[in-house]
Amino acid sequence: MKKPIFIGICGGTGSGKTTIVNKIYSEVPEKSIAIMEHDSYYKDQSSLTYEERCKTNYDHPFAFDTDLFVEHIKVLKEGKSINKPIYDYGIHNRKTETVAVEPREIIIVEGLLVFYEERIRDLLDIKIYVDTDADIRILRRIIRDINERARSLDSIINQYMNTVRPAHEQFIEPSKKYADIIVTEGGNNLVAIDLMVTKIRSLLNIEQLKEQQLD
Ligand SMILES: Nc1ncnc2c1ncn2[C@@H]1O[C@H](COP(=O)(O)OP(=O)(O)O)[C@@H](O)[C@H]1O
Ligand SMILES: Nc1ccn([C@@H]2O[C@H](COP(=O)(O)O)[C@@H](O)[C@H]2O)c(=O)n1
Repeated sequence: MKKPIFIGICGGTGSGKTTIVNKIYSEVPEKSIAIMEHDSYYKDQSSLTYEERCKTNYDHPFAFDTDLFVEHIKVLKEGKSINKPIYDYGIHNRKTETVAVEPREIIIVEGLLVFYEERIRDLLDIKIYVDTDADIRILRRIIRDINERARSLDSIINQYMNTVRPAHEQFIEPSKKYADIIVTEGGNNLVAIDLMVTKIRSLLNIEQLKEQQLD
């Protein structure tokens, strides 16, 4: 297999990154694509109590084990598999299990800080920033975090004001300048998703043609 092509998808919380990645994933052959979420690499916090883990700033670069994330991306680039941690937002910690990720022709690298972190950014071939207004993002986050991450409205508002919003302004928004493409609105931007899927399919065909020529 040729060296994979790495596509970075970055944007603030609730911008629609995960939704876009899921839609792309469902439109291309399963065996051609792998997903690497930076969120899966939140630091292991097993030495802290649940109460202590609730106080972590999950939007700061320090919260992530970026060393391991970069190491795993490089392993995939070399055509080898990795064991990706599984993150549980409900307990603010990694699970003990991991999931095997095989090397694929296309690897999507998704997360809040994947453009802020130079070490990650430098590994990306295509960089897409999902740009959604802050009012829409917080509304989406409230609904998602209540329904899917077992959070209360009070805790979402406190976290947003104390850590999420400041980190967005300090780290995420300024990293937009590194994007090759800016996609508005997130998961319902069907034109943008269609363009991304078309590009990925064309990259896959090109890679297959190259391999046939080598055979
Ligand atoms: N264009 C959209 N319109 C309405 N809701 C959306 C849209 N894109 C995403 N969502 C919803 O908003 C929430 C946050 O989206 P998600 O993809 O998880 O964002 P992110 O991964 O950037 O935090 C999810 O519940 C998702 O279903
Ligand atoms: N234990 C945790 C870990 C992370 N978060 C929040 O998740 C956000 C990142 O995920 P998105 O899908 O929204 O990009 C980030 O803003 C963290 O605040 C959390 O609440 N708890």
